[in-house]
Amino acid sequence: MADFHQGGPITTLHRILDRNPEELAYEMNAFARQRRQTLILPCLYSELETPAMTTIVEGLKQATYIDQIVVGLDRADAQQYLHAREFFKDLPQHVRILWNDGPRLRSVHDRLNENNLARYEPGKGRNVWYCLGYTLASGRSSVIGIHDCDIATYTPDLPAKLMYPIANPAFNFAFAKGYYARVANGTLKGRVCRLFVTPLIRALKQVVGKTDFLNYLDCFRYALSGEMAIRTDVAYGLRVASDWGLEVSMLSEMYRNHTVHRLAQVDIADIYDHKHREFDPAQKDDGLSRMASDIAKSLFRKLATQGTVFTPETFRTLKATYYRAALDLIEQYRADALFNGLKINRDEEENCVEVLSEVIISAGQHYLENPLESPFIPSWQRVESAMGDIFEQLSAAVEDDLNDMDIGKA
Ligand SMILES: O=C(O)[C@H](O)COP(=O)(O)O
Repeated sequence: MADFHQGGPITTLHRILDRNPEELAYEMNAFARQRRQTLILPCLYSELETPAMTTIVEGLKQATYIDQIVVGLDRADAQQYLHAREFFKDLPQHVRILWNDGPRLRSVHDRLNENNLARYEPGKGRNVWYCLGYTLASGRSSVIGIHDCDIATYTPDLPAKLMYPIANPAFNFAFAKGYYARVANGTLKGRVCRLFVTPLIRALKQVVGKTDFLNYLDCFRYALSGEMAIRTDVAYGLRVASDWGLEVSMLSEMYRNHTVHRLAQVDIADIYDHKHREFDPAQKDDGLSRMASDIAKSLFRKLATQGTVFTPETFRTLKATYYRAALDLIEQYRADALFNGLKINRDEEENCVEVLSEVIISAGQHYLENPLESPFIPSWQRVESAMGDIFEQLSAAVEDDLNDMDIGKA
């Protein structure tokens, strides 16, 4: 059972008691009368073929409080898009699939590109951004939930817990972030969050000072979770990062635009497991190192906008401070793991930290050479001001794909 400690300026919603899922769904249905809910599922076509996705769809069949499900489908050809339509067809909600690689949405993308509004690489960030755009265009809901599609430990009450803080009319939260413990194969996972993000934030506090922003970030129990809920009006003004800095950048954007009293984190699962990326120390530009590098750059850029001056010496000091902080944390994780009957491979953990400490130097150097680089896709508010009919275009592309009976016919 959880404690009820509030560790900082954002509100933490713990699961102090295990709630009856039916009672929770009943409450969510009542909230939906005032605050309708859309759930966004950003996915790759390949994820549709996994047991995790089948479990997610089965769980969502029970989530009748959700009005609309928006699936962002990446890396799908015509046959695969048709299969996706079949795959989701039994869901009771209003379901719309964004076939991001299809000709209609590609042509919307080209038009955005001509206006210099979407020059970004495909990936989860861009997928989520289009899904947010479609949700805004649909005008159907005031609450948006987003969760990953590789969750192997999905339970049907996960979306209810995730969206509760935004859906409940008694609350005034603008944004809520999901948290949990990532555990698999009898050990602690969540390697980038545990071994990179947490010690890096603590090291930054030592090197650049305990700023309010760093204190705020340090409050999040799982800063990298892909599970979050947001008010639709807040999503309209949100810039979304197109790289792996997506989750951390989202927290930075919330901090910039909203008072911390309107931000929450919520316990959404006992344990959480998902698809794991390989950690290959030789692959500096891929996998977990790439993820860590994008996150580090996003933090450096954010701190620079708050007045921090970075030099090569700052990054060298930061690397040393990070390394010490990470080793101390490994000791704490080890104690916690053993207490819970889990094992922990100290060699792997320290090896990971050694490689990630190099990432601080390379990401720092990259930042110094490209201080104005930005992975942010503009907010839909800005896009709409530049292209007044963008929401009509987006909706038409999605509806026409759905009604097109000739897709896939040669
Ligand atoms: O959240 C993280 O730290 C990364 O997504 C890696 O997660 P994993 O160690 O559970 O694969």
